[in-house]
Amino acid sequence: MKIFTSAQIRSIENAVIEKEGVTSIELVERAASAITWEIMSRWRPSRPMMVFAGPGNNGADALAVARMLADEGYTVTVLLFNVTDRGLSDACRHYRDELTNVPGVSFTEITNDFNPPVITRDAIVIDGLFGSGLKEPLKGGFKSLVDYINSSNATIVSIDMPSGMFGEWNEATLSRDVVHATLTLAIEFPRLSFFIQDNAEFLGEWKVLDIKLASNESRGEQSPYYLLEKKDVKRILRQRPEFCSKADFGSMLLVAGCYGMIGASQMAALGALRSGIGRLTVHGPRCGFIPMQTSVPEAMFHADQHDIVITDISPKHEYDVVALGPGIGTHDYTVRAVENFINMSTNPLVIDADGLNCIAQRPNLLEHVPPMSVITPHAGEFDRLFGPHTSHESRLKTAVEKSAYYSIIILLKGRYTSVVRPDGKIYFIGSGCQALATPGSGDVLTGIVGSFIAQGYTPDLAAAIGAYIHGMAGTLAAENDGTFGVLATDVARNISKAIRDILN
Ligand SMILES: NC(=O)C1=CN([C@@H]2O[C@H](COP(=O)(O)OP(=O)(O)OC[C@H]3O[C@@H](n4cnc5c(N)ncnc54)[C@H](O)[C@@H]3O)[C@@H](O)[C@H]2O)[C@@H](O)CC1
Ligand SMILES: Nc1ncnc2c1ncn2[C@@H]1O[C@H](COP(=O)(O)OP(=O)(O)O)[C@@H](O)[C@H]1O
Ligand SMILES: [K+]
Repeated sequence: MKIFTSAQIRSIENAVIEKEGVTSIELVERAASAITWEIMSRWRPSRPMMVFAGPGNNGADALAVARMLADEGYTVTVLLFNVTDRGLSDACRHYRDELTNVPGVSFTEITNDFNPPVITRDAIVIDGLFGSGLKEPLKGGFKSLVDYINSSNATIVSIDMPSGMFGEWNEATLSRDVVHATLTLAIEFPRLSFFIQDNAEFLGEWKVLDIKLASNESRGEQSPYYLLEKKDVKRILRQRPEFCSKADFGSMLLVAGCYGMIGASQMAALGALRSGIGRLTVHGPRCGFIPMQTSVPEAMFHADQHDIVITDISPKHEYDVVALGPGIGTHDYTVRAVENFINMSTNPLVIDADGLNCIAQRPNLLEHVPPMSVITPHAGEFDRLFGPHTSHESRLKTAVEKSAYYSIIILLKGRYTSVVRPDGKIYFIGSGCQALATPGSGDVLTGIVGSFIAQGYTPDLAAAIGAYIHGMAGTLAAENDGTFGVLATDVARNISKAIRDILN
């Protein structure tokens, strides 16, 4: 699913109005019925509804919802804030006029000062102050109003977006100047900001409501941001032909492990094998020989000359891909081995974990990472490589810049993993869940991404579908074991099931 900017959404909306002859009132009506339906499915008419409406079409949505809820027997208190110089939008004025005499609605239009009403604990606050038309961070009276709403203990439902939040970048916004919603009901499209972890506290749970606005208009519109869904992965994944052999599914060298972290080699090896690699060789220190050969007998093991750390990475054969980093530590010998190896590499690599920490000790080394390599940092590894960041948003912006500069793919891990390409395209992946916050789950991902590159997928798609399948495997594992007890090996065990589910 493409993720559009607020400006693009506005132009899609205008195109629908012009080309299809749909009026803006009709659009508000559609949005409001979807929102009302969602509210009614969650809360009974005994819950008092308190509607805060702004001067634009977000306010119009809120006023229309107020009328619909009153029609369904809810008790509704409405406050319309008509305090800006520009007055009300046409749709907002239309719904205001319609609301003034509806039974069950207590309506107040505020044009000047007002005394804030008591918001009881059992109230459902409907936040229709501002949506995608917000021009600058809230200040003055609106800022105080938002603070007041946030300080209530009520349930807050934000229409389209929490008021005060922007659809894209929010670094300038202080969290206290944004409504902290319990539930955000986005109209037709999710926004870029929904996938950035800093905004999770504003959004609460979020859901996109389909109002059949845009299928034709949005199809041709380009966007650099994309939410990867199951149907996309299904389209990208190739079925295995009946007449096939392991030679058709590529070979991978996994450089992983050191004394005390051989588990990382195991997790990454399982990730590669469970996602269909044809041949897997693991290079690690000699101490890894027995554990790897007994716990992952499907993988070959190539021993370094050193007992406990990797000192030399000189592949003896041609491999379709080399994945480097899980559990290798940052011993001087290993840093040097990584440096020598990267300097002589020409094909795309997958670099994770300590592989990245070794590079962080030789920052110039990034210049020599082969183009279209995939690096897979979590936030800590990212900051070690590219300097400290104070927000996820700034990390994402740096990822876009560095991906272009070094011509590499940056897979930045998190609740929503983002796969950033050098041309600025970002795939967001949200298939995972909190069960994945467990040691070794990142190593499993390294194995998966390497395996898909070896199988012939381009590195950007290998990273994107790899992250999707990894997340889904974690979610499937959580269906059995809950979110606390999933092990990285459970994630690996569910990879094949995830792939089967996607293909069926
Ligand atoms: N996207 C769509 O296709 C649809 C959108 N609809 C709704 O329309 C909304 C967008 O409507 P609008 O474009 O009218 O925008 P908004 O309702 O978000 O706000 C616009 C108004 O707020 C004022 N304003 C902006 N920033 C301000 C600030 N910092 N302080 C004080 N006032 C400020 C503007 O001058 C304008 O009067 C969406 O969020 C959604 O709720 C729906 O009604 C129907 C379909
Ligand atoms: N709350 C969460 N929701 C979804 N995915 C998560 C969550 N926490 C972690 N993950 C995923 O789990 C993996 C953890 O990787 P990483 O931090 O490298 O772990 P490790 O170093 O232990 O292997 C990443 O793919 C990340 O996206
Ligand atoms: K809102």
